[in-house]
Amino acid sequence: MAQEKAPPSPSQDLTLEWVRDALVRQEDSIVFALIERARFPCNAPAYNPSLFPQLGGRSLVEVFVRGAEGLQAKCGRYQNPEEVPFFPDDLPAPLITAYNFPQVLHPISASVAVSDAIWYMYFNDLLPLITVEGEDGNYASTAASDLICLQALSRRIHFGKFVAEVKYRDAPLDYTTAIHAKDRDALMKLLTFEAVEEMVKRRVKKKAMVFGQNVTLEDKDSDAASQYKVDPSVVARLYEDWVIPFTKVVEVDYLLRRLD
Ligand SMILES: C=C(O[C@@H]1C=C(C(=O)O)C=C[C@H]1O)C(=O)O
Repeated sequence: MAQEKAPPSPSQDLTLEWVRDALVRQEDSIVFALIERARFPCNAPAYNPSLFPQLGGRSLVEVFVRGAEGLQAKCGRYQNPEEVPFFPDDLPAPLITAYNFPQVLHPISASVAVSDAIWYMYFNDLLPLITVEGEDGNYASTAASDLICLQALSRRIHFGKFVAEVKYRDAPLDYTTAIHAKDRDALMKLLTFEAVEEMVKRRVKKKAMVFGQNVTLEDKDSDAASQYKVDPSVVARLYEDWVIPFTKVVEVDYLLRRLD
């Protein structure tokens, strides 16, 4: 039986191709996560920090994400440099010995994060575009779906650190000049591949069409089958307006400190 082969380890094989393959694979996770979240209506009470006084001024979703991150930190999630928590302060120490993850990034990578911008964008810009108004009381399931979306988006965007590292290694002289000059615009220009970005946007739109179609046993396309679970143009916009720009900010922030 054909199976996906195990991904190469980045320490042996940190190439632009490896990084791009990883980003393509992560698109699947993001599209599936959005489809799952879109099953529920907006469920605004889960996001209101003053609705449940027993939560001490935090929204239900914030309590959920903080609690989940605490548990996952104990189980070692954040020992992997690909994982960045939304609430890094006060996370408990891992209960297990660290797996020997390849350390391919510069140590300053730990200080590069755009989690606040992802959090804000997800709740204020994206959710209204993928959910219908209203509530059905499934606040915990909704928060669990939000967590999966947020983690998938965060992993993809912070993968910009690996993108930046590989691009730096491919052309250290060009990058070194711009880094010493602290020239954000020059770095942005060096790392941008517009043709790749166009392909990414077209591919995620297509994935939203393929993964999010209603599957029926009828031969002919019914109306139901032509409706998508998440609007493919919203997924393309998510990448165009937020995912790709945030990834590039991570790349620039990482590069600016790459020679510290
Ligand atoms: C990720 C890359 O770097 C940049 C960011 C991209 C993205 O976030 O998808 C795409 C192309 C580049 O402009 C890449 O070159 O593959």
